[in-house]
Amino acid sequence: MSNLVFRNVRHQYDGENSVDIEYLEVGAGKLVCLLGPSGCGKSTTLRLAAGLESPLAGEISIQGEVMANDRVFVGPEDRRVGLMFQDYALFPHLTVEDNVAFGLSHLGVEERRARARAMLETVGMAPSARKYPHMLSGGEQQRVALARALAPSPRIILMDEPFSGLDVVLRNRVRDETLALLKEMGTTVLMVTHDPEEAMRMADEIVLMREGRIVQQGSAGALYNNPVNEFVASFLGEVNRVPAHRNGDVLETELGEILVESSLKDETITEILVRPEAIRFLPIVDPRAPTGEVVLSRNLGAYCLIDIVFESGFRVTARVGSFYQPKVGEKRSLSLNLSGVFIFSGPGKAQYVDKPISNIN
Ligand SMILES: Nc1ncnc2c1ncn2[C@@H]1O[C@H](COP(=O)(O)OP(=O)(O)OP(=O)(O)O)[C@@H](O)[C@H]1O
Repeated sequence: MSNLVFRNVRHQYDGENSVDIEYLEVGAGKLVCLLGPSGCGKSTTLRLAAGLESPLAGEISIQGEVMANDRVFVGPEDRRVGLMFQDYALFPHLTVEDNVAFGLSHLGVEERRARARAMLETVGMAPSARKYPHMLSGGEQQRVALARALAPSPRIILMDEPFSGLDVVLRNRVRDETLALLKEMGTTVLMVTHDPEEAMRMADEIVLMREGRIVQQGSAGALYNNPVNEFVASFLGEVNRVPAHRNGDVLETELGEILVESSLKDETITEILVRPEAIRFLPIVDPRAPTGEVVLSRNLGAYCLIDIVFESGFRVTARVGSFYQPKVGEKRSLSLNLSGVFIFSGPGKAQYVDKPISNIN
């Protein structure tokens, strides 16, 4: 069952489209991340779902009930959605327990207290029920904010960059704990982030936006390994841009010749995109394979980033396991793992055509 659905939703600020979404669906119990560069319309989409903005056109529904269209508008307080926004700080003058009980005014005093206690228990903050927010760490405050959002049993939780105020170490831990809790409770979540790694870590599905529109929607693997265009490929992870020259069915590049599907024949291709981890080092220097010199070698613990320069001066970055680290000055021959090679063609290279079908070297 779908918890949240947008159909042909359009929204404008000052006569400019800020959101223009044909179809967006958040399935029950799913965590969907809205991802994209600054100003692409992520927060506005979330605010539309919350009822903090109203659409110019289209329809928004939650669990099959219309929340907004050209005739209906249900206000935020009646949508039964939980909000957890970056600036949605806890009330400083209320205790932790009273913060969590705040949204439960429909319940009697005892019931409110019991529900707030139960939620604090769930997020592991019951021992701090009598404390005030300033007495808690950032991570603890975040857990209380989560308890507050979950307490009224919302139909969906809407989160806007909920972890951005936390330092890196804390962020990873709080993020993992939050994810485990949301999954355990089967909560439906729509979350905004500008950080692809965060989206990939957390989301069942990622919705990548640009200029108010959805560019691609799918699992982290689908977006990373099968991007529909160059924007998606480079937003989700690093890519090397490698110039290519078309010669019949063969693309000639510094990283070797790649045989492409003959359906690509009429397309103009001037470059290919190569993920750093798609570049492999051969065990020996092979004069038949593309060979360059290692000019930079950085060990980042889990992996190494290696820069290789070819005779022509062309430079690429490879990412390899850190167990074996090539040294600066070494000559190395390379091959490509074609799953990490993308070819786009057409106007502005916007059209994803196909993966290359073989690597001649
Ligand atoms: N209150 C506002 N008044 C006028 N224009 C606005 C307002 N809020 C957002 N916009 C514009 O709407 C577009 C979408 O903004 P939105 O905040 O939804 O993007 P975002 O992807 O969440 O960006 P960020 O990651 O920077 O928060 C942008 O062009 C922005 O300038």
